[in-house]
Amino acid sequence: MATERTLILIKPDGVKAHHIGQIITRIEDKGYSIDGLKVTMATPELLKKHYVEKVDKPYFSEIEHYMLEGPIVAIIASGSRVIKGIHTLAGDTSPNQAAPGTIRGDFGRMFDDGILRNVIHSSDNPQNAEKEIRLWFPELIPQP
Ligand SMILES: Nc1ncnc2c1ncn2[C@@H]1O[C@@H]2COP(=O)(O)O[C@H]2[C@H]1O
Repeated sequence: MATERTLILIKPDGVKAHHIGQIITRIEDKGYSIDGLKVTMATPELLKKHYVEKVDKPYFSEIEHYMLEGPIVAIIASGSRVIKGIHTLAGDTSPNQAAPGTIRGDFGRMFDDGILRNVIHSSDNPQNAEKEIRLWFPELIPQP
């Protein structure tokens, strides 16, 4: 199996709760390499491209509100089967369904405002991984 890359975002709730170090440790402990890492802020334009399959969902405005709440840590990780591997480490989408031992199960919290905050994003297939890496790390694209 060839080495894959994936895009991981530690979302504003994960950054605010000081889980950056523990999440990176879990990624590295699993044997994946960190090939890119930065603290950044989303923009509405970037989110519309990143969540292009979600822009028509009724909850898209909640995603936008959430993802603009504060800094995000963007990570490129690589390794054998890293896309599936990070999904497994992340756990189920909702923090109250994610299993203990997963990032969302351990660090995810339910919030009184009803917005689904789930600590981390990771790409779901190789095509989206490359698209998302280009969106969050445009400086890595070779200039003509
Ligand atoms: N029912 C939902 N309500 C609100 N947000 C959702 C719902 N389902 C999925 N999402 C969000 O959509 C996102 C899709 O990719 P993420 O892994 O970043 O995390 C997901 C959640 O943040």
